[in-house]
Amino acid sequence: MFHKRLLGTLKETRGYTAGMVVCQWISLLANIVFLYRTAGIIGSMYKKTITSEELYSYVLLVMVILCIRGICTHISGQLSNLSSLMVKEKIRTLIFNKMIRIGTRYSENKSTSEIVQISTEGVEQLEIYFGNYIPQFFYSILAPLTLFFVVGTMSIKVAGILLLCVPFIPISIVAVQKFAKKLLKKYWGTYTELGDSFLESLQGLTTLKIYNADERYAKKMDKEAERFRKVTMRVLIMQLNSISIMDLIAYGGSAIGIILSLKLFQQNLLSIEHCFFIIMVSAEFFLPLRLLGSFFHIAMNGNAAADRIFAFLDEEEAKNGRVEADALTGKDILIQNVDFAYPFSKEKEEQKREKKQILKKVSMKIPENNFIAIVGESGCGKSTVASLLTGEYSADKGKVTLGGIPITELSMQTKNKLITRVNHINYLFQGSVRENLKMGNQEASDEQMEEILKQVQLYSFIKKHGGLDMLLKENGANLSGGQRQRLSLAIALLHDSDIYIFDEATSNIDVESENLIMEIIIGLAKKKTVILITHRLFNAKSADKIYVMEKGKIVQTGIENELIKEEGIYKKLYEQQSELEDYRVIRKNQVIDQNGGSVYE
Ligand SMILES: Nc1ncnc2c1ncn2[C@@H]1O[C@H](COP(=O)(O)OP(=O)(O)OP(=O)(O)O)[C@@H](O)[C@H]1O
Repeated sequence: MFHKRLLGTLKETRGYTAGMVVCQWISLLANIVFLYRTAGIIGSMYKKTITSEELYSYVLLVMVILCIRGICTHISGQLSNLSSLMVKEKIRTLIFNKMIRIGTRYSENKSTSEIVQISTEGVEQLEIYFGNYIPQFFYSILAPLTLFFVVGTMSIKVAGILLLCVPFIPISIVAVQKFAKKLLKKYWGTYTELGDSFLESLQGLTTLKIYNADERYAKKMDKEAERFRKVTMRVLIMQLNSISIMDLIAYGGSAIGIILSLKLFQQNLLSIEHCFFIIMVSAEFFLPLRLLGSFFHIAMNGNAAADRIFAFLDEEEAKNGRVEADALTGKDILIQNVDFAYPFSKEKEEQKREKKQILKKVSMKIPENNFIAIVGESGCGKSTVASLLTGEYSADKGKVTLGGIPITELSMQTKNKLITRVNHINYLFQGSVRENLKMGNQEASDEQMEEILKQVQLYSFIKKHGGLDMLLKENGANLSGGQRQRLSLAIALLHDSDIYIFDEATSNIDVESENLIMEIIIGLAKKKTVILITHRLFNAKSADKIYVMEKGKIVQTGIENELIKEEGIYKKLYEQQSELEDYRVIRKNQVIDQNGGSVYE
């Protein structure tokens, strides 16, 4: 009935829960007094002994009770809000921090839409769990017991029978629990599947249109939506049936109580006041548990959501230590005999699939302020080396150290400060150019930002469109591919770290932007450690050392002049790419001639 781990994680809500239960209980006591007095008044009216003082004091009592109940409801509502707020804040913070720690690895086992769903609707489900279900659970134990003692003073027989009927409601709840759990797991699974398809189709709409595949995808989504509709209907039917059973027990039980008290009254074993009181109060025995039953279905949904949230929180993340930058002895990077395989997702592990070895006995020495290039054919493991250097993944065997300290022992802040990785897709945020540039350095002045924009030859374009206040659309959609990449480079340059990893940073952009970015990278390599990962050998030619990779191994090492002389993969790739390079040089010269000196401005 409870999600132990969830309750343990949110211990702080206990005070609020206790407060809500106390408020509900005071409210119940007030109600008992009210019903007791009402029964007294009815009794007096029946006996025709009622006086105006009795009536006045009754009216006064009703007003006081209404006030007490009003105050209790208000406080309980406030506590419920506070508890929900705390739950939402804590769980969303946990998810957010996990996202930060897990970094780009978040998509390994979870889709983007699933993470969005668990952190939005998933967390909303927990709001009801803590704000209503948990307090109601305790209240529904307390209320029948309280009523048992009160009614017991009038007729122990009626009180006992009413109390005996009460457990049938939780029994019916437990009976559906197993089935509900299974069904809700399926419900959430179908829901996230539908969310995934929707998000994917939305993101890939242009591609779907180009290949006329939109109709096929629409049909696929239709099928998924239908599956979701069916499972939702099953959930609703299950909830409705379970609520009907609880209603039957609740109203049947109170009917038994009423009939019994009427019989006792007939036999003169119960006074008229007590008989009326029991008639009015008998439903109260069951109503709290009946309400708990309704909350239970929401709580089961919360349980299923909590399972998903915790599964995400348990995902393996990059190892981060506590060592700070001042403990480093220099900034040399050493990769020694590293073996690495990507971890499989839990489901896949259950299928006992073998891990695929990606890096085999990889060793590199990257001295401080050197320009190193890693080249090789697609899929040979270049980016994987970059992921080990940033500490995103850790080696299965061997060592990766920076300044003598294993990368995994450095704190996340130190790694982020010392190493900047620029990929071919760096995200630009909706907002001004200034806000985006400030990601690189919060303290950067407008002059510094403009200077960097000049370096990446974006200044005149951005100036024409509002300067640093120019607004960017989501992921810089109002910039060209080359402009986006040059702006990403500007952000990276502002970060001013000691080590730069450019991972195919010039892929999929125009030749002119590529040449400019390469010029900047080569300039940067004079004062920083630069690791250039590229499939284009031309860009690596001025590197101090080139590592050539093939199928996860380093197969050649040296500078360009040495490598083109060796028989090997480098020479083969070099010959394949030379023809293309000649064409690029001609094209670049043509553009510069047209623009009178500059490629862009
Ligand atoms: N997150 C991941 N999970 C599982 N396998 C992965 C993951 N990332 C990459 N791989 C696999 O690891 C191998 C090496 O990938 P990697 O990205 O390091 O190659 P690369 O040399 O950088 O390729 P490219 O030049 O095309 O970017 C590939 O076979 C790829 O399928």
